[in-house]
Amino acid sequence: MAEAIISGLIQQKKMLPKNIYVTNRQNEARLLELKEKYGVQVSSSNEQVLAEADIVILAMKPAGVQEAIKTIRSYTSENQLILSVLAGITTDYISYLLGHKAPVIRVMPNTSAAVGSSATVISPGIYVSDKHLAVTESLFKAVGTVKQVLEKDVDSITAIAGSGPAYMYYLVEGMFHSLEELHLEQELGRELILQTIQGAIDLLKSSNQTPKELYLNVKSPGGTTEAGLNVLENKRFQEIIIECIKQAAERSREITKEMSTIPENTLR
Ligand SMILES: NC(=O)C1=CN([C@@H]2O[C@H](COP(=O)(O)OP(=O)(O)OC[C@H]3O[C@@H](n4cnc5c(N)ncnc54)[C@H](OP(=O)(O)O)[C@@H]3O)[C@@H](O)[C@H]2O)C=CC1
Ligand SMILES: O=C(O)[C@@H]1CCC=N1
Repeated sequence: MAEAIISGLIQQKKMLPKNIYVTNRQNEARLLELKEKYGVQVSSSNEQVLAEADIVILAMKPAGVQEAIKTIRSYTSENQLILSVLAGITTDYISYLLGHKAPVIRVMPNTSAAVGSSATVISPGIYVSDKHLAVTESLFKAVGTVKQVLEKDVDSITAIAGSGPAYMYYLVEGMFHSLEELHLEQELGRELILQTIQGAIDLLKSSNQTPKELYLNVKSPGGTTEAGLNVLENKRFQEIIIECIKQAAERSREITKEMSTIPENTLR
């Protein structure tokens, strides 16, 4: 996810590569790859990087947040803006781990940030000012759309927008597999599938019609679309999609319980 953000910010000329510092714990080859590809600064010293940073983006796995913040908290201060893209990890928990009053904003982008097309939401923690929100919005606007939401909704939004690209790719993979079954030339088929999806999205965005009206426009009685849609209905495709999104949202809430619970009687 960090690479998608870096790539988008640089491509959209929002930040100069020399002003982006990237760290990790152990994978030096990965850091060199990012340096080579984007011209960003890399370092395995959190201390060195954090001392200079105005904005810190946390992008490790949720399970690594405790360890990560333990190692960086003494190099961070209330003058820095902390952005977290971690699924299920609350701003309160990050503030608790930091142990000081740095402003923390929960951000849920998606990997389409790499091409400037993320659907990002941001949600402020308790020490956040309008200025911090404006800075964060401007940063992520460079890599797609940005909406401010209540933190209670971020788990559900993660299921739709954070994980969403994966469901789309899964569907496309299925369509690609059909090419073999239909003995169609791969390159032609892939191009047609992508343009078909692009066209459907363009129409969804520009038309006042509902998705149902749009698919009914395609379907002719006794025709090909009806034959295809019958399979989706018989296999309860829409119920499966709803269940998929519900499970993803539930997992985000579980992550909060498993990894982001503040001990009782903790003073802010
Ligand atoms: N992938 C996605 O589509 C999205 C992901 N997210 C969130 O983004 C986060 C990252 O996901 P993803 O990019 O898929 O995961 P990856 O495992 O690909 O990336 C995590 C990175 O964090 C580094 N890292 C781990 N611990 C530390 C640490 N203590 N200090 C510095 N770097 C560290 C890892 O390197 P090393 O092991 O060498 O330290 C690794 O490069 C997750 O919390 C996820 O919930 C949010 C939206 C979408
Ligand atoms: O799968 C995950 O947990 C992360 C969060 C949203 C997208 N990827």
